[in-house]
Amino acid sequence: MTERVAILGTGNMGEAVLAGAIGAGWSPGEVTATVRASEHGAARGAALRERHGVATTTDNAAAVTDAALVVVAVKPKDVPAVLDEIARVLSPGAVVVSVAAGVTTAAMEARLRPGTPVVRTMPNTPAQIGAGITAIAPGAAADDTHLALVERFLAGTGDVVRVAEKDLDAVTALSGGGPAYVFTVIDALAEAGVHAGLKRDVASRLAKQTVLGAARLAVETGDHPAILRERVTSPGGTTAAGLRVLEDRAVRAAFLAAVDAARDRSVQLGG
Ligand SMILES: NC(=O)C1=CN([C@@H]2O[C@H](COP(=O)(O)OP(=O)(O)OC[C@H]3O[C@@H](n4cnc5c(N)ncnc54)[C@H](OP(=O)(O)O)[C@@H]3O)[C@@H](O)[C@H]2O)C=CC1
Ligand SMILES: O=C(O)[C@@H]1CCC=N1
Repeated sequence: MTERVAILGTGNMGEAVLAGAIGAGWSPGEVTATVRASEHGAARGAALRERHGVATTTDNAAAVTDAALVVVAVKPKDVPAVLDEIARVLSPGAVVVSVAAGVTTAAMEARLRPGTPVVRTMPNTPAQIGAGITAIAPGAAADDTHLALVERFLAGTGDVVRVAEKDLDAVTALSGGGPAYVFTVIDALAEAGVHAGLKRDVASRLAKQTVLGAARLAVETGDHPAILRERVTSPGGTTAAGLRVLEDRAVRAAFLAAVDAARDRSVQLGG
């Protein structure tokens, strides 16, 4: 049994969450996805109907009237306007879930009827294949039942972890945007392989499977990454020579600075 869900602003992240939920069995007939009233929005709506079998509309207020779960997936700057459209027509008890970077539950609650349960989340795009991780934090009126409903909806998108809201900017910087860092690593490794003389398709396959295999090994063994790295690094060998270059170029410090910058930007987006 799946409750009615409205996804408001079904772009990259909205569609990733939608795909994960439907891929895991959430009924497409229970989901309405909204798009912008524009030529681009019309094309997107057609694509969403074709790919996922959901209903689409440009009318956010109509989409939420009978929804138990309302996922706000527009850009942070568009969240206030969308909440203003739906505030008065939400079903009593409907849970409002935001995926927007930086926007606090307090800011959302201020635009909704008093007592509306709000859950702030930070998913990532691997949600679309059920391999994501989403952190969720409750607003003032959200209780365990509301969090459990959100967890049930997100279950098909991958892992879900409860955190305190104060941690969500750091989560945004690490796992929200993290796939982009990893795609940069995959791309750079593949290009490096081409530079070292490999055919492009072979280099690409090697790079992707190496990242996937290393991540799975870390998850499935539970061993610390430093231990796993030691097992690859033969004394005086090839990997030690490569790691030396990464340390010389301060790759770790670069990741630290990148996550710090992304966290600061998340705080800034929340205004
Ligand atoms: N992309 C990611 O990896 C992640 C994104 N997020 C968060 O997800 C949210 C969306 O990001 P993302 O999916 O990347 O952005 P997108 O621009 O791809 O998606 C937002 C969508 O909302 C549409 N939209 C805007 N206003 C309205 C409206 N009033 N009614 C209906 N639709 C509307 C936009 O249409 P149009 O383009 O025509 O304006 C667009 O299709 C952001 O708040 C972001 O912080 C969170 C985690 C990861
Ligand atoms: O780049 C962004 O702002 C969004 C939030 C996390 C990932 N994408």
